Amino acid sequence: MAGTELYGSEQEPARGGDGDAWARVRSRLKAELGDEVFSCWFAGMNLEAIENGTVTQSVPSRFLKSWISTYYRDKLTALWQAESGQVRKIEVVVRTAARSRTDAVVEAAPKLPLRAVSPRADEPRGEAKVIRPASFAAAAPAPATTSAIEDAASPLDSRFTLGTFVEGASNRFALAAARQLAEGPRASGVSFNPLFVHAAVGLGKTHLLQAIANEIREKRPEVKVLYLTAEQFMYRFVQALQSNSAIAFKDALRGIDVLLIDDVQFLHGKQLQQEFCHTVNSLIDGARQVVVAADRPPIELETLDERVRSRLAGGLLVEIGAPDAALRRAIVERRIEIARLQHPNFTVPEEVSDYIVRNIATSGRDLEGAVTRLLGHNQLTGAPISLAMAEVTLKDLIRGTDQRKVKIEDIQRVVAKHYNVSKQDLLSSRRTRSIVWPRQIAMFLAKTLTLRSLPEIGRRFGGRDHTTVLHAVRKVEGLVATDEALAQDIEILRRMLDN
Ligand SMILES: Nc1ncnc2c1ncn2[C@@H]1O[C@H](COP(=O)(O)OP(=O)(O)OP(=O)(O)O)[C@@H](O)[C@H]1O
Repeated sequence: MAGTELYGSEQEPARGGDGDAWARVRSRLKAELGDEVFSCWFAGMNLEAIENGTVTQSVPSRFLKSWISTYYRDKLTALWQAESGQVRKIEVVVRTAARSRTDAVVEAAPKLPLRAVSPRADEPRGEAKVIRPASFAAAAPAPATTSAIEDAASPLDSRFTLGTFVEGASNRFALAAARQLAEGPRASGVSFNPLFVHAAVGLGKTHLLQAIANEIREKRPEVKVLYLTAEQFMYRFVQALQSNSAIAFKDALRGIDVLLIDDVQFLHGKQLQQEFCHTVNSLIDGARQVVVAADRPPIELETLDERVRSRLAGGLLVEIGAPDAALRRAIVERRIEIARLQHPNFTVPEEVSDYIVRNIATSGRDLEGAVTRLLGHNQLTGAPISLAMAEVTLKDLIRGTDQRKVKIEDIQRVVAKHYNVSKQDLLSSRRTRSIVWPRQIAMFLAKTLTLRSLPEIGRRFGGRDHTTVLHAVRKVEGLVATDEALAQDIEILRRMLDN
């Protein structure tokens, strides 16, 4: 048990020693949880290493890490401890960041409290959302009637309304579609179905979806509307399977008039995707409305089954883009107004608002978070808001935003120089290795350091197809995890782009 073996991919057979132990833990997990639950959460889990009493296991997404850590850590720890008394803790890491120091350590320790409400604007940035409504805490399976499903829906944040959503050029189309849906089908019937809203983090997808639900509840209470995150959809489904109430659950879901599913990029598991697809199909066939949100367009939802992707792509696709300066200013001003309702003395000089608008360019969440921080600082210290104070208080928010301002042209220039090729080579159709490799690295950096989509990156690299970019990203991502020299090279390039 003392040795360290690495199992880079799920397909690799477990070999002796640690591999055998993992194979036994896997089969016990499967026996205890059942095939469906096991394949939903654990099929993609690999053993990375066993060292000094710590078992390191990797999963392909932050959502899975979070989910397994929350719901299955005790079971996993107990099964490993049954294999060897030397095991003290289980570390779950995300595969692409397998060596990240910030990854959670799952110890045989008391559980952390779970959030019972939606995350707020001022919560830490970039964390995968794990919302667990209070009703999910009960061990007893919920009866799968329509009203039980509605009761178990994600709590809606009453601040998220169409009225509080600030309109700008980048979200006008999405807001118009949301308004029309909230008003109800026109005489001509449902006009676009499903509505698929996609945007980078913090640009208002959840706000818009919940606003549709809030508006319908208020104006048309007879309409059955259900808002669920993809993770809650999965959780409810697995719960229904475990309590043999899957059929009733499906029937109840299909009785919903407007189904809103958020963060669909987190939908995992073959059967769950099939069920999701059936649900979407039957709702649409029955002229019920489906609204889906994700952090990327359907074509880029690589973990989703092809059928699900094409179903989602078959309706109206709306992107919320990065906010322009006018929209950023309007969001900041609205947030200040809201803060002043409770703290009438809260005053933000114009030069500070300008500073926020100029420097936080990509996310509504960050803009709101900036105002919240200034307010907190002001209330705690009593110091008036000044530019110098804002520069210090908002330093990390602004640094984080800077990273996202990297341009594709800069990446191409820096990579070309580093690998001693020309920028034209990177954009050309030449396929010699000395050019293909830097091109793939540049595509990887473009995907990880900018908010550009795969098709757009493809276009910017000499009109290549998005699958070529995807291949490059996956290849470099896979190698970075195992090749230290390459990881260092990438880090150097990142730092050069940071300056
Ligand atoms: N146009 C806007 N008007 C008002 N508030 C906005 C707007 N865009 C974003 N926000 C605010 O920014 C915060 C983050 O928005 P939201 O949670 O909806 O983003 P998201 O796109 O769902 O992000 P994620 O991908 O992280 O889930 C919320 O508090 C939301 O109210």
